[in-house]
Amino acid sequence: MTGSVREPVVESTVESVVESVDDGAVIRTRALTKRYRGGQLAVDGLDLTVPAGSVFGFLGPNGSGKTTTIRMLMGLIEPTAGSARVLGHPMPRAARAVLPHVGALIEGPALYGFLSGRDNLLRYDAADPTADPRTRRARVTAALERVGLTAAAGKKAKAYSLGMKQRLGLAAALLRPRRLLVLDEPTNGLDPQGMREIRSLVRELAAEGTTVFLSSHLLDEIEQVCTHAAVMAQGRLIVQGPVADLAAGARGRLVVTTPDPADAARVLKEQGVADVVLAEERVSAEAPSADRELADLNSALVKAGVRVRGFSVERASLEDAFVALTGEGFDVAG
Ligand SMILES: Nc1ncnc2c1ncn2[C@@H]1O[C@H](COP(=O)(O)OP(=O)(O)OP(=O)(O)O)[C@@H](O)[C@H]1O
Repeated sequence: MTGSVREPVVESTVESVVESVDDGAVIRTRALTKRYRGGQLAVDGLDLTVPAGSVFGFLGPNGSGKTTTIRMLMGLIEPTAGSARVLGHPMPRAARAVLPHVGALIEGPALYGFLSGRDNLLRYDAADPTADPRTRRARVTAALERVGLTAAAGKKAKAYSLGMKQRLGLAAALLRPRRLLVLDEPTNGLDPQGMREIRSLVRELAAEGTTVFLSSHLLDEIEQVCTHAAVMAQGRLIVQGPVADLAAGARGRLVVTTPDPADAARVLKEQGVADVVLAEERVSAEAPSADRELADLNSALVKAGVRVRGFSVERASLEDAFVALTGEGFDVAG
């Protein structure tokens, strides 16, 4: 969309270097630590690796240190200790060279309500000293199209829904081609339709080769859009890796549907099955690791006269993995 924009020399330097450094990691932190002035340890020794081309979910309950990490990655605040590299360059030292390649949407977009969506973007683009004014209109039109706001481009931003405002913020982040997009809770406060729109946009951008780093406190959101994830709790990294591996690390749940749930639960407990949960005609429990044990359980239920309507093992979700890792539920306030 911005093929005719002249790239400043400093940017091509970053581009040529990034391919060869950090083994394809777009973000890499080492023992990254932030202690706020009041003494609060917000991020504690974080080693994070975000592979190029991934949609990376940065997951954790409110207050777990996600925003603090993102602010350090973007060079907005200095770490207390440790280091962060973005596109192969140290932050915040190389912020001026790195940031033109990074689109960011942090803590909601700053918009002028009295201006139209299009005029907001024109203004935003004009604030970028490296953006060629001759191609400005074309750039803005392409960005509006990209996020599906062409029809609403002339409306004042204050009349936009929250989802439209969020998309306008994304359009601003996409005025230039980006190697990395950093989105802090991009679907926060959106209705299901708005969430779907943002998710499908993220998938499209990823398909075009942009690495997307997004924070969220919603496990199912991460499962739906992310290829990789890291889980934070109280400033510390609990786990990171491909989403499929994280979920596979947790055992699935055995689910028995039956008109005799109390008997089924009793038999499963007698057989030594852990974590038996009874809910109307559905009894679930921790799945045994061997198939043979499953067959024995089924047979024990039938022998005890339990009428079994369904007997299956449900695939572990990221939530199961999280519970297995932390021993607690993923309860978040707000
Ligand atoms: N400027 C600040 N000064 C002091 N403490 C802060 C500051 N900003 C954040 N904190 C504290 O640091 C911890 C981590 O906060 P942070 O905002 O990074 O978490 P988060 O995971 O992004 O949560 P949320 O989703 O609520 O933004 C919290 O305990 C928070 O109260």
